[in-house]
Amino acid sequence: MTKPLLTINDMSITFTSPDEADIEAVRQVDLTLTPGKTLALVGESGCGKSVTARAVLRLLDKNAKIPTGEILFDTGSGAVDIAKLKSDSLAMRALRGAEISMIFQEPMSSLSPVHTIGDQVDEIIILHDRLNKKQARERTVSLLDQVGVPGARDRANAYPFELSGGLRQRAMIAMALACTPKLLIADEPTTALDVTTQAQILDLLRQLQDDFGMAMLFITHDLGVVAEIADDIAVMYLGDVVEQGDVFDVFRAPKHPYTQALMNSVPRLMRKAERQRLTPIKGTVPSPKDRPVGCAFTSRCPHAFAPCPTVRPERTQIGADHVARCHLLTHVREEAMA
Ligand SMILES: Nc1ncnc2c1ncn2[C@@H]1O[C@H](COP(=O)(O)OP(=O)(O)OP(=O)(O)O)[C@@H](O)[C@H]1O
Repeated sequence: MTKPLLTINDMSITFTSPDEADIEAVRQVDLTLTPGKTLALVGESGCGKSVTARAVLRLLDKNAKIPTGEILFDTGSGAVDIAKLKSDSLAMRALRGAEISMIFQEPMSSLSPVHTIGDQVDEIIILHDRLNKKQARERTVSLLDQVGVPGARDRANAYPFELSGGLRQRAMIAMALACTPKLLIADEPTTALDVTTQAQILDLLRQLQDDFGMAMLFITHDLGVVAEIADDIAVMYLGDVVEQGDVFDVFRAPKHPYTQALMNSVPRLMRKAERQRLTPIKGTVPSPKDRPVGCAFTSRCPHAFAPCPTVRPERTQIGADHVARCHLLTHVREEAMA
């Protein structure tokens, strides 16, 4: 079995506020990512996807704490527990950018508007590889070319505002890959793009993953994108990972009512002839302040029964590479055993 690159064990994330009780935005999450593979984090808005990803880079807001758990990252010469590193420590800064980088939905949040894209990529290469400006520019041009920026040598002199959304996204990907990270975190990188550009960027990421062998933690609320890009999926609801496993296994036989509801709320081309009816998930995600002690999905679950609001379901193994937290799984098992 391949050694994991990233292992998150029992990680919780809380936010403090001066006049309210702490908010537990992420609750005892376990995730594993192996080199060369893509793990998609999915779920509705506010379920904790971005906060989980930002914890890996220690880019959480100042009022955030990681009170329990570990985030083990394999540096090649041993594992480092990122949860124990200070955000501005030398060790964390060495990991950020060099071993782990991130791309965002909105490239302007990581590209400087007052520097050309070439200068911005050069700067990372110079810092990381100690090349001179001329050598760095050669690498920048080849990187921009590799991520599909046409006329890369000339375009390197462009400012971000002079590029289309798709080209800005490609420039940001070039920046993120400038020091060949082992882990790329992608936070909804295609959500703001039209479908054709979205498909091109997904293709590009897959191809770069083959070329560079990096692992990807891919955040999206789009199950179509998951099917395109991911090997594994973790479904989050209100800070809990309710189901996770191999994408094929989870898509073929989703076990958690939330995963089932997510899948029933997206159109499928195959069902068109049957005049499919989409079933939106009733209600909205409650605030983490109102999360029940038991299963997070209780208030919206069509199958909720006695233990759900008060007892947190255990992680139940369904297949070799498929787990879910739902009382229905253990309930059925107990009945079957009786
Ligand atoms: N600085 C903060 N202070 C208090 N609560 C916060 C803070 N940052 C995030 N949260 C809360 O943490 C929870 C998880 O947010 P997060 O951004 O991770 O959700 P998400 O699943 O990525 O949603 P989206 O798809 O909309 O980006 C939300 O309830 C959010 O309000």
